[in-house]
Amino acid sequence: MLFTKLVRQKVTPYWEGSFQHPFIQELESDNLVPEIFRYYLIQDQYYLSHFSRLHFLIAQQTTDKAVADLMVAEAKGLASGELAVRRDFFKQLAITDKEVAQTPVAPTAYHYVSHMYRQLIDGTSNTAFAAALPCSWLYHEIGVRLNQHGSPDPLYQQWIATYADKTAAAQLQQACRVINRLYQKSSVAEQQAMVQALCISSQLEYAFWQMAYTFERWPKGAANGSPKHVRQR
Ligand SMILES: Cc1ncc(CN)c(N)n1
Repeated sequence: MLFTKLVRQKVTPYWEGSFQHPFIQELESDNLVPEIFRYYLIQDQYYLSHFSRLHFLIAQQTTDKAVADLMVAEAKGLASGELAVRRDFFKQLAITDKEVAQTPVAPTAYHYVSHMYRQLIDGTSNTAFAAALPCSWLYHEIGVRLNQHGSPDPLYQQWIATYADKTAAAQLQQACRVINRLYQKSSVAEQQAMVQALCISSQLEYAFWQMAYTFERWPKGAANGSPKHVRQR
């Protein structure tokens, strides 16, 4: 079975969770509290800057020219596309460099970025590629779904349109073609690691909405007196 067909089935619960998450639902209905969107954008700035760097690192590590070319093209596309749109959002929402620098990276953003870098050490350039794929793929599916109705808020609609874009679709198709070829010629162990890397990223994509929605912060330990340690099942 094609890698993309196999993993698309496996990630369905997490992606459905993303489609149904209040962050996404409220972004579409224009009920998303601006502070939540701001927090998302600030955390996502951290994510995207590392995501861009990861592409260059994969390009350095791979021995496959098509992968290297794709990674460099995607990193350049990110700079001229999504990151440029984000600069505009920051301006519109008056998010300053100082505010970004003073906002601690939330645990989930840190976890997600660390997971992707980890692939380059513990895994291979193929597993790193697999870990990176939900980024463009899930967001494109979200963009296409939400673009059917659109959001009444021009800012949210601009966010949606970025991912529903035809260029994003073409680049995604190319990435899927390349990764399917890599998967076919990988060992069984590497194939399993590729599937696992993509599934973990999909769970972290889902967790990313919740991170923003709850203004997730690091635990404070005993900083405010005795911490409560409650066992959860
Ligand atoms: C966490 C996350 N995942 C994906 C994307 C879409 N490039 C994003 N901006 N942020």
